[in-house]
Amino acid sequence: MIRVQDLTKEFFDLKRGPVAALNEVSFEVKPGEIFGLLGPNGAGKTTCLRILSTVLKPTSGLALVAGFDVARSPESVRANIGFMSGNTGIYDRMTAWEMVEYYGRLYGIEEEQLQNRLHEIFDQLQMNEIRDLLGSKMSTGMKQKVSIARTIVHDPPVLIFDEPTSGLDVLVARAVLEAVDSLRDAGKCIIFSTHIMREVEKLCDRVAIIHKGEILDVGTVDELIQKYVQPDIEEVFFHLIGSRDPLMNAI
Ligand SMILES: Nc1ncnc2c1ncn2[C@@H]1O[C@H](COP(=O)(O)OP(=O)(O)OP(=O)(O)O)[C@@H](O)[C@H]1O
Repeated sequence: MIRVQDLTKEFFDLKRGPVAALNEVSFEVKPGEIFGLLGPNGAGKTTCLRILSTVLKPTSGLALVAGFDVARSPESVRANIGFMSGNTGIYDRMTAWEMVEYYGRLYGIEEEQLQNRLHEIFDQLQMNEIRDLLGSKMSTGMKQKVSIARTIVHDPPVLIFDEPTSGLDVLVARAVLEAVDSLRDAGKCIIFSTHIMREVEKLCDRVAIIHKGEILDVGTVDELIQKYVQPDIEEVFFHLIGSRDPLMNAI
């Protein structure tokens, strides 16, 4: 459902010169799978997800989403994905229902079908209590639910979550993770970036550890723990990154 092959992205930074944000990255994600991208700040996670969501063009390499090439068929890719980050904005003067409805209309969903879909989503995400609440009156948790709802309103097969729990308290973060988990159970192909180890352990079927634009290894949490003989994914992470970056060992 997602296939990334030798994906490379170079930026030109005035201070640093050419920066390889992604360097020949390859992985695949299947339907019904949550694939984690685990890496520190600046690892290249957001760059990778921006390419998959067609916001950025790759310098070289291939990225296919639902069978469509991100560089050649960006519109078809956009029709097949939902993208959510931790800081998606919510309109103060629209209710939860109006906001999700508005996004549904932007996607061109036919009216009767849209109303049915809205009922389905509000039930699924247990949002009926906040249906008529204005954005300005919502708690952070409510806003995150609305963000998820609008991400999935067009029922895309592929979902991209870029650090969706950043800045959230544990209760809200938990609700977001539960929603992502239920979307996996519904057969969605999910890519989930984070730097929070616990989220990877709880949620991801497989994880790629990414550092300085390169994937250091990919596998299930258990596979990686066994392969590197470490007690948990956090230690695997430091082991892999420390072996590439001697400064990490000095911290
Ligand atoms: N538009 C840009 N111009 C120049 N450099 C950029 C640009 N966007 C990203 N970079 C650089 O590319 C590298 C990867 O950044 P990216 O934002 O993808 O990392 P990340 O893993 O998402 O980190 P974070 O968790 O901080 O968001 C960093 O060195 C970053 O400074």
